[in-house]
Parts: sequence; C-alpha cells; structure tokens
Amino acid sequence: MSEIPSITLNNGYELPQIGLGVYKTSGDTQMKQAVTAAIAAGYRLFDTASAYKNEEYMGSALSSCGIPRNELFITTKVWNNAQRLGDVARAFERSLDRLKLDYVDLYLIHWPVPGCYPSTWKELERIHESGRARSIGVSNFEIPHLEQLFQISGVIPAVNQIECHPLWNREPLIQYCRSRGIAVQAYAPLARGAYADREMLAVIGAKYGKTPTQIGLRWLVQQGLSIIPKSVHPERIQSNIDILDFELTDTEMKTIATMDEQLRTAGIPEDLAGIDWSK
Ligand SMILES: NC(=O)C1=CN([C@@H]2O[C@H](COP(=O)(O)OP(=O)(O)OC[C@H]3O[C@@H](n4cnc5c(N)ncnc54)[C@H](OP(=O)(O)O)[C@@H]3O)[C@@H](O)[C@H]2O)C=CC1
Ligand SMILES: O=C(O)C(=O)[C@@H](O)[C@H](O)C(=O)CO
Repeated sequence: MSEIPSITLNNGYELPQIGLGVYKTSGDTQMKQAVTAAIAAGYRLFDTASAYKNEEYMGSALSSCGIPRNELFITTKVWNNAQRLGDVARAFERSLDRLKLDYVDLYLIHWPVPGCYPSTWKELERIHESGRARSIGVSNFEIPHLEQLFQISGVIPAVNQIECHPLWNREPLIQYCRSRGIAVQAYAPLARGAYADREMLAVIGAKYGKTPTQIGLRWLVQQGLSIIPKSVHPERIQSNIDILDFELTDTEMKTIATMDEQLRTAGIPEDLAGIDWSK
C-alpha cells in the first residue's frame, strides 16, 4: 500500500490527496462496506455533507473503523437552506452530532448562495475560532465569489472544492486559487463515468497497465490536486487509489489537458438554478 501524499494547507494542516466521496452512499450497511474497504485500501479522508443525509451513517462507520481520530480527515459542508435561514451555527452542531465527532477537519460552504455566502463565511470563521473545524473552506466558488470574500474577511479559505476532471480542467480557477494559497480539491473526479471509455486515456493507460479512469485520477493528483472519487464497491475503491505507482510524462499531462470540453456533471442544485454565476 503506497503512502498517500498530502497538500499542506495555508494554516499548516495536511490535506490527503486522495479521499472517499460519499454522495449517494446510503444506509448503514452500504456506508460501512465503503468505509471499511476504503480504510483497508489506505484512505484516511472522507467527504460528506449535511445535504447527503448520510453523516449519521458515516459517523457510525468511522467510530468502528479502528483508526485513531487524529489519523482521519473528515470533511462536511453547510447546505443552502441553513445559509438562507441564518442557521449555520446550529447546522454545524447537528452535523457534528450526526458524525459523532468533537471536531471536523474541514467545514465547507457547499454552494455560494447569493446574498448569503459572505455572512456564512463569518459564521465559519467563528466555528473555526472555537476549534471545532480545524480548517474552513468553500465549494463551487468561482473567482468573483472568492474576491467578494477577500473584501469582507482576512481569513483565506483553506480549500475550494470544485468539479474538476479531464473533461473540465478548470485551469484558470486552479491558477487563481494557487496564487492565493487556496488548495483545490476535485469533486466528481471521474466525471461520474463520462471519460471511462475515452480512447486517448485508454492508449495512455495501456502503457502503464492502468484503466482510463485511473489515468484521469492520476492526472489530477499529479497536478497537485486532492481528489475524492466516490464508490461503494470495494474493488473500485481499491482501483481508484492504485494510481501512485507510476508517473505521467509532461507530454501526457498536456495531452490530457486538451480533452477539456467544460463538461459539468454535478448539477447546480434546483434552489440555485437560474443564477448568474458571473456575479
Ligand atoms: N461540493 C460539491 O458540490 C460536490 C461534492 N461532491 C463530492 O465528490 C464526490 C465524488 O463525486 P461524485 O459526484 O460522487 O462523482 P464521481 O466522479 O466520483 O463518480 C462516482 C460514480 O462513478 C462510479 N465509479 C466509481 N469508481 C469507479 C470505477 N473505478 N470504475 C467505474 N465507475 C466507478 C460510482 O459508482 P459506484 O459507487 O457504484 O461504484 C459513481 O456512480 C462525491 O461523492 C461528494 O463527496 C460531488 C459533487 C458535488
Ligand atoms: O453532490 C453535491 O455535493 C451537490 O452539491 C449536488 O449538486 C450534486 O452534485 C448534484 O448533482 C445535484 O443534482
């Protein structure tokens, strides 16, 4: 089992470069199977959200996983309705209760709800000061959203979790985040299966004995990003982490970057549809 590399965040904490996403992982049995397989494969980062309605199952699976708390990295996120209702502090308490934890490693604003996310960020600052979220960050923030935060706060988000994969490489946003010391975490790193049959990735994969999916994940990690592929199948959970024993050439990295077609696979939630994201 290779050791998972990590990214040093702007506050000194370490963010593992590979973790398990659990959107749509449901129920005690499925969660326990996924977490157990992930732990055995070497994962220590787990990504949930109050919106996934499975924090409770993750809490149970983690409490019996046999790994000391300080070796785990647990992320959860505040959902849009809590932002609108000004209920962020209580939403955080509810998440901690369901997860059966005293602290999370990373607490994220799930989506930049217009008119709400600056005050939500101030709430996250208070949670961070209380020590119950070691790091705070954002998700689905574009450059204008980040600029808005910089105007109202001196606390730079530790992480921006965004959709990113070979079919949507997010180069300008990644460069911007890097220039401000914000680590980028790629969600939907498999594009929910959309590049699994791409010939270009299959050809590169044949050289290393890897699948197109593994090549896509390796391409993300080799850029210095953190990834959180989701699976409930032990063999896929293993395969998604078996990407640390080879290195893509510079030419291969650049070739994969040409696959970009700005493909969004994770939908904007209904309550944010129709918003002008440029503002
Ligand atoms: N902040 C945000 O707004 C968002 C965050 N996320 C986070 O990112 C995580 C990952 O993104 P997600 O949207 O789940 O999509 P992914 O790109 O991780 O794709 C997951 C899908 O791919 C399948 N799959 C997984 N591994 C393999 C494999 N090796 N071969 C073939 N198929 C595979 C899974 O099925 P199966 O389980 O059956 O194996 C599932 O259907 C989420 O679970 C969540 O934690 C996701 C979306 C938005
Ligand atoms: O999965 C998440 O974290 C989300 O925020 C959702 O937007 C999800 O990706 C989705 O696709 C909803 O249609």
